[in-house]
Amino acid sequence: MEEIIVVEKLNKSYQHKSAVHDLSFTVCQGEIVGLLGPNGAGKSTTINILSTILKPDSGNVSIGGYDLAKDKSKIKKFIGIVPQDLAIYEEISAEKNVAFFASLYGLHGSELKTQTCKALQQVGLYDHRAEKPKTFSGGMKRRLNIACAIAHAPKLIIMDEPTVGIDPQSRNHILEAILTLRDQGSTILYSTHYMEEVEAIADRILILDEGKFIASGTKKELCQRFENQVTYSFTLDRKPDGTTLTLSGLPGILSVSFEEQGLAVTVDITNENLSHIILTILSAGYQIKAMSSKEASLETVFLDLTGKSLRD
Ligand SMILES: Nc1ncnc2c1ncn2[C@@H]1O[C@H](COP(=O)(O)OP(=O)(O)OP(=O)(O)O)[C@@H](O)[C@H]1O
Repeated sequence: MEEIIVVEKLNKSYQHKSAVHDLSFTVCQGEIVGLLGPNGAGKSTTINILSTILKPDSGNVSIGGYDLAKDKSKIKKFIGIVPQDLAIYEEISAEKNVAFFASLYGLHGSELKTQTCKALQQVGLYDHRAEKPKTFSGGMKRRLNIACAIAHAPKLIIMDEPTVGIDPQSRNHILEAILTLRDQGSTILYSTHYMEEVEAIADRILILDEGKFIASGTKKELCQRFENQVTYSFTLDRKPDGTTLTLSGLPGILSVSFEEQGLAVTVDITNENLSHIILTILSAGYQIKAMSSKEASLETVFLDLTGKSLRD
C-alpha cells in the first residue's frame, strides 16, 4: 500500500522540554489512523508539524511524496486540516464559511458550489446551510469546522481532537463522516484521547505518551496479550472490606480493586473461576446487587504499558 505519511525520527522541544521525541511512523493510503494519548502526550505538536504549522527541531517528514522541508506549499494543497480550536466565521452562513475555505484552494464556479454542498451533507449540516454559526451548538460548530477542511477533497485529512466536548449526536455525525471519507478514498490521521473512538473507527492505532510511541497496531493486535483476561465488576450491598473479603488466593485472579460500593476483579478466564468468586463474596456476608463483565480494552493496554490511566 502507498505510504501517504512517512515520519522519521521527529523531534520537537519547547524551551528545552521535549514534546515529541524520535517519533517514526507511517500512514498508508486509505487508512484511518488514530493517534491516541492523554493530555500533553504530544499529539497536537505532531499534528501541527505535519500540518506545516510548526517547524520540527529535527527529523524527516514526507507527505504525499513531498518533503516537508522543501515542498510546504504542495503539502498544504494535499491536506485538509481540522484544528483543535474552531476556525470558522460566526457571522456568515455555514455555506459561505465552507465556500470561503474551499475557494482558498482554488475552487470556483459550479465545482465550488457542488463541493460545498457535498461537504455540508457529509457532516449532516446541509439543512442548516443558510444559518450562521453563532446560532449553532458547539457540536454543530465542530462539524462545520470539518466541512471547511474537506470541501476541496484533500487526499489526506488531519484532525486534531475533533470531538472534544461535544454532544453525542454530533460525535456520531463526525465519526460517521470520517468513515465515509475513508470509504471514498481519503486517508485520515485523527488525534484523540477518547479510546472508545479509536476503538470504533481506527484501522490502526498509534499510542503516544510523553512524546514517545509506546505501542501501535490494530485494536486486536494491541489487545491480543490480554485476550484471556476479563474484569468482573460487582456492586454489593455495602462497601467491601479487604480484610473480610479475600479473593487473591483463588486460582486465576490477576487483580482486585475495592470501590465505594463494590469491587472489580480481573481474572484469567481460562481458569473458569467466576462461581468461586461469587461464592466467596456471598460467604463473606455480602449481597451482590449487580454484576457486569468487561474485556480488555485500549485502556488496559495503556495502563499495562505506562502504569497510569488514559483518563488521568
Ligand atoms: N507552545 C508551547 N510552549 C511550551 N510548551 C508547550 C507548548 N505546546 C505544547 N507544550 C508542551 O508540550 C507537551 C506536548 O503538548 P501537546 O499539546 O503536543 O500534547 P497533546 O497530546 O496534544 O495534549 P492536549 O490533548 O492537551 O492538546 C506538553 O507537555 C505541553 O505542555
